[in-house]
Amino acid sequence: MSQAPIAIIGTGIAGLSAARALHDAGLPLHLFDKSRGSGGRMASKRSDVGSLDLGAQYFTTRDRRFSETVRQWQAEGWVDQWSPTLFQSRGGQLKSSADEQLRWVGQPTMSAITRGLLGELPVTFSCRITEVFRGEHQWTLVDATGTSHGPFSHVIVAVPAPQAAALLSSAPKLASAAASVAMEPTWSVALGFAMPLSTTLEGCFVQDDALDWVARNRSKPGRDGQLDTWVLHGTSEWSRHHLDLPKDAVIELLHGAFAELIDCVVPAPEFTLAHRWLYARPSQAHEWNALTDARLGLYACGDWCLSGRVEGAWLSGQEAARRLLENL
Ligand SMILES: Cc1cc2nc3c(=O)[nH]c(=O)nc-3n(C[C@H](O)[C@H](O)[C@H](O)COP(=O)(O)OP(=O)(O)OC[C@H]3O[C@@H](n4cnc5c(N)ncnc54)[C@H](O)[C@@H]3O)c2cc1C
Ligand SMILES: NC(=O)C1=CC=CN([C@@H]2O[C@H](COP(=O)(O)OP(=O)(O)OC[C@H]3O[C@@H](n4cnc5c(N)ncnc54)[C@H](OP(=O)(O)O)[C@@H]3O)[C@@H](O)[C@H]2O)C1
Repeated sequence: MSQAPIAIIGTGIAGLSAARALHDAGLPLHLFDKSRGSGGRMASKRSDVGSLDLGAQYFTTRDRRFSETVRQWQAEGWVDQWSPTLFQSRGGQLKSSADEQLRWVGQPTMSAITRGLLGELPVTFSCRITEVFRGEHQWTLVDATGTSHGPFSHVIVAVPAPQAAALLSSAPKLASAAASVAMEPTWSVALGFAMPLSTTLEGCFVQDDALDWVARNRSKPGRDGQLDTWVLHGTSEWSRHHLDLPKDAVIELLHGAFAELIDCVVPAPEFTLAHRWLYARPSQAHEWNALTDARLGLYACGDWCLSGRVEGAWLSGQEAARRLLENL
């Protein structure tokens, strides 16, 4: 009888990091995602004005293994360095803030990374898993339409902590660890201008009431589009306070904050888009690496097990795969 595959729920960078490690070790697996494509919070959104990075803006590497992996991604042509002209804004004072930090982006879109990692791996998209339960020896998943999937030998849950908690109910310790993680929201807004704004600014770290970060999308390698498109992120606190505001109102408020921040004329945008990330980042970092119930064969990974950054999510996926292989 052939070996039952491993189920991986989530095709963000954590789930795909685990998937690649297990696939490379020769194990069969099957991925599931509720979205239509891979990437989760580091996916780019296709829009009328080209592809937009509404979630992760760039990533840095501190861990040696991740640095080496990113160099391989670079050789594959999936990523490139992004060296924006950086500013910072504190208390309304905008000033240049150049640094030496190496920053990476997927190219030509952020999604190139998870698309590359996914390759030909078996995946079911548009499939929200609502239940994960174990029979005598193997696992079954149930999706939102009531369809069952399985059997599976092991399950890796690679979704944001609040969504993971429900899927981990077979292992109450894991479920309660996931349930203890608070995640903060972020409102993300894109504004597209017909005439390029008259500024050298390409990225700005902001500390004010509303804005946290501003980036000029076309300054990233390989980005297309006719308009000069900007991505604005609200702070966690502002986003929490304005969680249920209609998108038009969010766009108006963040457009206003952007116009106040930047030292140039900001006309009415030709194009606007708002996206609410309900579970954008964990409110604090953890040092769990991954969560494990080796006896049951149930694992959880994601940025919330570590640093709340792309690097943390990738490392967490590697750790879930390592522990699973160790316990075979
Ligand atoms: C606005 C914003 C800006 C950010 N900026 C940066 C940055 O500049 N640099 C940086 O390093 N990090 C940044 N981050 C954080 C970074 O994006 C995340 O740390 C990382 O992408 C998390 O990856 P993950 O795989 O753990 O989770 P996710 O990317 O959230 O992947 C989880 C996947 O699971 C799927 N899923 C969820 N529930 C289910 C279910 N029930 N059934 C099936 N599928 C399910 C989702 O659709 C998703 O694809 C940012 C995040 C946001 C939101
Ligand atoms: N909005 C969200 O939901 C986010 C979720 C998760 C991460 N988010 C942002 O990701 C960025 C990635 O962090 P990291 O990989 O550590 O990148 P760094 O570029 O090193 O930035 C970290 C932090 O340091 C400050 N900073 C860095 N460079 C400069 C600079 N040249 N001038 C001024 N300040 C700099 C900055 O912090 P502030 O508190 O000072 O704004 C950076 O945030 C990171 O941007 C996360 O916020 C978003």
